[in-house]
Amino acid sequence: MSALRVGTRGSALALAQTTALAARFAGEVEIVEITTQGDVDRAPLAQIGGTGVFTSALREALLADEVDVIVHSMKDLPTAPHPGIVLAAVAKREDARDALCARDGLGFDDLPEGAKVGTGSPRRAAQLRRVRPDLDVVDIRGNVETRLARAQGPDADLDAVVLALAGLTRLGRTDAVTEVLSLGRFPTAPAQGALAVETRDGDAASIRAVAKADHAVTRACADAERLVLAGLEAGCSAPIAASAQVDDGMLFLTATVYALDGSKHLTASHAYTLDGQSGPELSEAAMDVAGRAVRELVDAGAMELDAA
Ligand SMILES: NCc1[nH]cc(CCC(=O)O)c1CC(=O)O
Repeated sequence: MSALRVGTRGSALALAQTTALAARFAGEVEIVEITTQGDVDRAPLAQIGGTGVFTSALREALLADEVDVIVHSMKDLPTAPHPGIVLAAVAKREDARDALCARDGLGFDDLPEGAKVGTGSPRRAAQLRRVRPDLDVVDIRGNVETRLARAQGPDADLDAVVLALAGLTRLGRTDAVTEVLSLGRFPTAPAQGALAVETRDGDAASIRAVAKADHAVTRACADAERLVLAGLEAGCSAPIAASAQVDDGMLFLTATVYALDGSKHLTASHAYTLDGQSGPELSEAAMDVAGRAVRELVDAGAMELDAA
């Protein structure tokens, strides 16, 4: 049988995580790099049009039969299902938290008044402003090394940057982390830290080849988090955090919506008691907690949070 063609973005992070994950697929694999608009265009993400900038080119290559499987950071995956494509596996998530990478070993509370902190994420910007209105939040783009260099090294022009710990771990760059940020103050983006594997619908051989990499609990947690995003997306451009865990026989979900300037936020937390950990029950639990969280947030005015 010929090798399974695994499509990935060409960034150092994408290559590192795809190569590590593909080692767990059955049989021989061949890594195929695909350039996406998100990699080429340096404009702010909000301007290029957010959803899909990192994923569309991969999906096109998959549907054109140039590759058999594509691997994404699940955080970058649009919530709407794509015709002809199935989510064949969600790999086990390690630590989903954000990490502060500051100059001179500084922790978050050590940052001086007015410190410049870089992030490209509206959620992280709102969280930073909420906790420390004095900070100067700077919009940054670029790959992980480019962003780290803004805060550390000879050309640094910022005091700190915030990045996903998962990405730094996969690149072997946890040495740059000066504080792992708590989920309490800095809840993470839906599906942060999870990797998604997509195949063509009906391509049984490829679906089978990647099945071993699937982790049912991670899939359910990431699904619950993404259902919050999908449920609030209509008419709501506010930054959203959603973080789910399975612990002690329960699936817990906490979701927070922020005003962009961090001046206001709404939080909903819900839990579902599991009998076991079967796929269908986990999936039911994910839909249940997400549905309740979305209803609570909408009732509390999440859709109007940005207007004032
Ligand atoms: N939007 C970029 C992106 N997509 C996924 C990750 C990190 C790795 C992950 O969450 O799996 C990052 C970089 C970052 O947020 O620091």
